[in-house]
Amino acid sequence: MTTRRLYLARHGAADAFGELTDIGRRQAALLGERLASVPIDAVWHSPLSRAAASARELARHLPDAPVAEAAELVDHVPYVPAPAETPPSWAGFFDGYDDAEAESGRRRAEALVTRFAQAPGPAADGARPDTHEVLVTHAYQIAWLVRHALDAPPSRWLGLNSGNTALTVIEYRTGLPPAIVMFNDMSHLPADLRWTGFPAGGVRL
Ligand SMILES: O=C(O)[C@@H](CO)OP(=O)(O)O
Repeated sequence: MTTRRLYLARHGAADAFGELTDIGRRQAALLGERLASVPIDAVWHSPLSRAAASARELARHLPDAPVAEAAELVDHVPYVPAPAETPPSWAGFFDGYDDAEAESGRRRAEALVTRFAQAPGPAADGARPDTHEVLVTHAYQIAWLVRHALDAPPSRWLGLNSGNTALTVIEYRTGLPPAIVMFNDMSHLPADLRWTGFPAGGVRL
């Protein structure tokens, strides 16, 4: 059965202006080294510069993989929860989100799923090899794709965070639910480069 395998990574650590830092560059290079053993078909990245720069850095280790921007990977809030489904600690975050913004985020999230979170289709089974795509994107987009893979309620993207350049792998096969092979894996990073992108005071393992 042909598998479409997505390797999702949040961009490397960024500064207050959203630009990739030296730490972020090192993280991206280490992710590239890790992925060098995989026959990657393509590296897709968000249009935002921290993601584009991370993709270029990691792709130095994947010389055969084309690198291209995908608008669907841009950072956005994929779903604005109703007040009853909003955890109190998030309530302030959604203050001021109007209906138009919420609708625009919903449409972007749908486009993300339509483009990437799909099995190869029955015609591909046996006829085409497995595909391997790297998606360099943002925390909320990884959360949304994991939520989608689990068929969890839309509000459950909340609370799924990813470290910078941590790896999440999801497999898509025709006739099967998506399989989350790993989530937020940082084993390619030394201890001092892990957990960036998480709030201070949280888990550090
Ligand atoms: O701001 C954030 O927390 C996330 C949201 O997706 O963005 P980024 O991954 O670009 O840091």
